[in-house]
Amino acid sequence: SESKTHKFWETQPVGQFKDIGDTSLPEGPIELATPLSEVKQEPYNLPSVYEWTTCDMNSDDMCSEVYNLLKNNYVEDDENMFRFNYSKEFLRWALRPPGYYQSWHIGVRAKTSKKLVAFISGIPARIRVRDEVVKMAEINFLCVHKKLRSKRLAPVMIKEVTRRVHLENIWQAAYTAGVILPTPITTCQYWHRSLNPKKLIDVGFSRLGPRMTMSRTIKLYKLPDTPITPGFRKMEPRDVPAVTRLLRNYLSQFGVATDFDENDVEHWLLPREDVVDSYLVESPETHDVTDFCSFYTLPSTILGNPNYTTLKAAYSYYNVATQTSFLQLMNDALIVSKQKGFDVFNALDVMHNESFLKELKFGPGDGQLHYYLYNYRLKSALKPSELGLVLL
Ligand SMILES: CCCCCCCCCCCCCC(=O)CSCCNC(=O)CCNC(=O)[C@H](O)C(C)(C)COP(=O)(O)OP(=O)(O)OC[C@H]1O[C@@H](n2cnc3c(N)ncnc32)[C@H](O)[C@@H]1OP(=O)(O)O
Ligand SMILES: CN(C)Cc1n[nH]c2ccc(-c3ccc(F)cc3OCCn3ccnc3)cc12
Repeated sequence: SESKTHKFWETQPVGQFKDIGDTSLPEGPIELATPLSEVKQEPYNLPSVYEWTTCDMNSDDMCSEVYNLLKNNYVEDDENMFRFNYSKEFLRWALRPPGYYQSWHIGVRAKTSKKLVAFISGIPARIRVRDEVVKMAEINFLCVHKKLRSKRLAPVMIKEVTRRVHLENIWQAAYTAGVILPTPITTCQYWHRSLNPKKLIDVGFSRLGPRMTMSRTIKLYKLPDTPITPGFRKMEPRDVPAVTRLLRNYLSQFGVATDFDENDVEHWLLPREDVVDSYLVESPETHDVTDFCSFYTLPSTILGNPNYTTLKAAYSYYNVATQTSFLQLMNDALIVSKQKGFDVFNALDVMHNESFLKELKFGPGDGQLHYYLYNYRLKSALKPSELGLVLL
């Protein structure tokens, strides 16, 4: 895509492919903030048959509309075998963190049918880039109905969310995508650990290895019934201060990372059934919280399989090991996710994840996830192991 022209992205304050390697360009904001009076006050023009709508995710009907649009039109894997099926509860969690703006939950309706045909969202986040903590918008859930693709709707939606973020005096954003755009700050690989190998093979997610039988494969991925680390337990509200300390200390080593405070940890990391699970190790001797692991629930619809409809996937979120070996901590995460009925445990090679992937029998996925910053230049790209940011 470096050779591809990017008619929209070439107009945007993002790292351009032509600038890669130009170390004379300073690190930091690409465009200066403008006075709020100079931000476009009215929404961008849509084609005449469409209208903007703001999605109130507190409304069950509205949340259902967003859920169904994404369920039928959101991200598929490269072989179009699976499509993400974020649940309604997950979307409410993902879109309403502390300080969220409902105006950043942007839909597009067809004027006649009133059907929701597109969506894009932003949430506020404090992201540290090297030594600077920057107020940003995290942009996610960009989706245009399959029937309205390749009509240049996405650039209008991106400009509109940008305009609404500017109105709140925020000038940077972070986002990820499976596609290459100008210009990734890092490119991550994703890995999968089979928990229910028989189902994964039956649906075509995995293939039986060479010289492997099904029973040999099931045995290969077998896990104990219960976690093995003494003091391993679910996180509770009383743990928020200790987990915040543990997490802030761990994330301080990465070039780009979320700047979590206790309010953020309470929202993003306290367990929510079928949305996010988090566990910690409380030392039986000292009662200190020494380790932490978490994963979120993101099923995928299985497309075109007569026997199965849903792939139950857990995604590694934030994990910190200070006393327990990282391998043992993550193996306990696999054990509890298997016990909860997940078919597969997914992880990116970000932070220190690479150290457990091969050892814990993860296999490489068939695609990549690219990370981007909007209106913020990095002098040089990061390695995935220098990234402390997981977007949902
Ligand atoms: C200061 C605040 C700033 C806030 C804003 C920050 C920026 C936020 C940016 C958004 C971050 C979202 C993050 C996120 O949600 C996580 S990535 C998941 C995105 N969603 C999906 O993949 C769902 C299925 N696909 C679709 O719904 C459509 O294909 C979409 C809507 C993706 C594109 O609709 P379409 O009908 O297929 O295409 P046109 O309308 O004709 O438009 C073509 C133009 O769109 C560019 N494009 C394609 N995919 C993109 C993607 N994933 N990000 C950014 N740009 C993307 C493409 O390069 C081309 O531009 P170019 O000609 O320059 O190359
Ligand atoms: C991050 N967030 C923005 C959603 C998102 N958008 N685009 C993506 C491309 C890959 C991954 C991803 C991230 C981690 C992972 F372990 C597996 C993944 O995709 C597997 C392929 N797949 C796609 C749909 N169903 C299965 C997420 C995303």
